[in-house]
Amino acid sequence: MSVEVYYDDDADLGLIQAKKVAVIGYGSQGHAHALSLRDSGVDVVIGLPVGSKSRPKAEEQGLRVVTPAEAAAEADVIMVLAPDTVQRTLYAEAIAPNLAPGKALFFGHGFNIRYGFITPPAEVDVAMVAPKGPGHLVRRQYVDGKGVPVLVAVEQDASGNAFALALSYAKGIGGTRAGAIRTTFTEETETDLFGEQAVLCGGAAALVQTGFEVLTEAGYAPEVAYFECLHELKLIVDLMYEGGIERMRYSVSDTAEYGDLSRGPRVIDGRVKEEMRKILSEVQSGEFAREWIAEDDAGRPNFTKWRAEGAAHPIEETGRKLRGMMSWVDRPITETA
Ligand SMILES: NC(=O)C1=CN([C@@H]2O[C@H](COP(=O)(O)OP(=O)(O)OC[C@H]3O[C@@H](n4cnc5c(N)ncnc54)[C@H](OP(=O)(O)O)[C@@H]3O)[C@@H](O)[C@H]2O)C=CC1
Ligand SMILES: CC[C@](O)(C(C)=O)C(=O)O
Ligand SMILES: [Mg+2]
Ligand SMILES: [Mg+2]
Repeated sequence: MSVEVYYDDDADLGLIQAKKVAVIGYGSQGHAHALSLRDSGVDVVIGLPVGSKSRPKAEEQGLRVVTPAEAAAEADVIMVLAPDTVQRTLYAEAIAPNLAPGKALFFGHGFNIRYGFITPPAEVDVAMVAPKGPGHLVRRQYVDGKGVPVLVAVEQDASGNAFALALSYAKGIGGTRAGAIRTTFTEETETDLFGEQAVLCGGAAALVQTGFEVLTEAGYAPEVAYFECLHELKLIVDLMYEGGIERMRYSVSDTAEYGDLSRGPRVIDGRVKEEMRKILSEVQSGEFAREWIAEDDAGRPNFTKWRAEGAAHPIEETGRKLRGMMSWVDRPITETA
């Protein structure tokens, strides 16, 4: 099935420049969208609760900050970039009372619409501009004159112009420099959750930790295991990013390539693929979404425990020491003004 991909020439920046945009939340995605929209000539206001720790950052970077309700009231386009778990309450308390015909409600991820935690009124546009990358890199790429690809979707087109407006927003954050794919809230939500669980975050982190454990438990130096299983992974993935798996295989030795071809499928075998299918079905059925919302409502007991266990894994201490000797690697995450 072919998709439509849109680039800068397909998008009219003037559409979003003619609107006032409220960015609700100023975290990983919020700061990136807000600063890049501002740099693209868009009138932006930030919505954050009184006492939010993000307020000083946004203000220091020259942005006007009001409460989420005030931002929603004054804006034409309301982009919801608070955590997925708070969005339903935020929507009910601060956004819904301030929606009116002609306004547009935007999301950076389809979770709350896809699983029915938010149901906007029919008279507003509902669209999504979802970058396919971490917010800090969305901003870094924009500043460097590049861009992170985005998925754009329209759930409700009350104005008849929702897609063009969303594409214009995507241009404002650099997304159409790399390519904007038109999709649906369902496709974005399900592929995004699957990708982060099975491959990008869950799969990759577990692969790295397990490789490190196997080497160190066999008596090899943790520093050697760290370079082998984590540090070099970035360099290998860089080659895949630049030219596909094919280019990575071109650059590595024939010995590595033979090991890759003959042993890789033993690591990621039929059982792993079956588990990935199960993970996908939990995403599709809404089981994962219900579990995550219940976990958050209960105060995140498992999340907190697992996060602490991950932070205490020996690979982290080894990595901190080694990265300390490579100033170009240990680049702090900053909200690039
Ligand atoms: N992280 C990423 O790169 C990506 C995220 N997304 C999506 O973007 C959205 C935002 O995620 P992310 O950027 O990771 O979020 P973060 O956790 O990085 O930031 C959340 C922001 O929302 C603020 N906030 C918390 N509660 C409220 C509230 N009640 N009202 C208004 N603001 C609030 C936080 O303030 P405080 O500092 O006070 O906590 C913080 O500024 C999600 O839908 C996510 O799925 C999509 C693509 C990638
Ligand atoms: C891969 C994780 C992500 O989906 C992202 C950065 O795209 C997220 O939700 O943060
Ligand atoms: Mg994602
Ligand atoms: Mg995600």
